[in-house]
Amino acid sequence: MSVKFRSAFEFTKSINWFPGHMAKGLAQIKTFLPKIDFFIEVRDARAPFSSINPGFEKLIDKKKRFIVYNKADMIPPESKIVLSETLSKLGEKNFFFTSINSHQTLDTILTSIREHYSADSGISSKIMSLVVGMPNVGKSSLINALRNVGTNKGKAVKTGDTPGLTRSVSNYVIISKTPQICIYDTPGVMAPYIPNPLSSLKFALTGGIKDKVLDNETLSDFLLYLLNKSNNTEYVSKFQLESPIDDINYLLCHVARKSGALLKGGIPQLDVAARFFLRQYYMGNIGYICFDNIEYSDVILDLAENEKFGTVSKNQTKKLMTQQKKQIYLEKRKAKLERKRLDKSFKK
Ligand SMILES: Nc1nc2c(ncn2[C@@H]2O[C@H](COP(=O)(O)OP(=O)(O)OP(=O)(O)O)[C@@H](O)[C@H]2O)c(=O)[nH]1
Repeated sequence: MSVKFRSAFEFTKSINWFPGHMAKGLAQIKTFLPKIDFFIEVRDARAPFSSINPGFEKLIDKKKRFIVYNKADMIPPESKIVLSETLSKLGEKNFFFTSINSHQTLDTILTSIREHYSADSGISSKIMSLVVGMPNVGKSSLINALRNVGTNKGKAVKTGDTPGLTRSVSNYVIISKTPQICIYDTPGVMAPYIPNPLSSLKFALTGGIKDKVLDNETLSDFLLYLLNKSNNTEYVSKFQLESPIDDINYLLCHVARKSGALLKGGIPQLDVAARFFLRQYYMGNIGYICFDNIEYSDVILDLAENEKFGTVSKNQTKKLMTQQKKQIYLEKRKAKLERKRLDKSFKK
């Protein structure tokens, strides 16, 4: 039986997450600018375009930048080739694919940085740099891995799979002795407002947005849509389905039954099943894909589409952030009232 998949994913609510520590972190980064020789901008190889914060352009300005597409172990090798060609066509230079578990990819960046500065005689003996990127793209992990490769030393900064773990700029970490290269870790900073809802959803799929901001069922539905679109149907055998499907409700009920995520009366726990489905994906058990389009012609179309969403002014951003805060407050209040109501009815 051939399945007809959706030709587009309907999603209109832009996911925006810009807690206070990001604004503070950004202000802190600005104070470091005078002493910085170069930036390492980290992006997620699975969402190479949706993990770009356009705000960094202004910040980095004319300073030297090395762009790193991290978590490259989580995209198929052929995607790396296609993406590489597309980036070159877009005129991007100085970009690297890294994986914190691949010594070779880390060594390539270190060599490139060392070569750049050995050719630059005007630089002081201590080369200072700063890592920037959206949340959870692997900035801290990359610093630890570079330090290990460059100096044979252990972990220096905290890492974890929760976005927003790094809350402020760290002390500098030495990642190379000759020449001496030092790097500051910084908090992951999102754009305060992402105009294109699908871009924000793609970034959310990387795990870069706190999971309270978006429900797991929507995220799973989007993942299922993207897997089918990429003809990656490894989930069919993994979850013992008969054929590929496009109905997330059906899939989650099936997963809930298979994994025993059932409430009394056999009611499937969809959120538990959704988390299980996402986890299987992150663990590499149902194959990897790129969430963004990476073929040059598609990227050009996406860039034009993004332009339609436009950009927002500073004032609009402020207004949106106030609205977000208000919404979070109202949701918290609603949850508190609901808890009180449940407590009361339980006591009765
Ligand atoms: N598979 C894979 N996982 C990675 C890689 N780099 C980082 N991670 C994982 O991604 C998660 C986030 O890593 P961090 O280094 O804490 O990310 P960050 O960008 O510093 O996060 P923020 O604190 O939000 O700014 C951790 O669970 C890491 O183990 C990589 O190259 N490959």
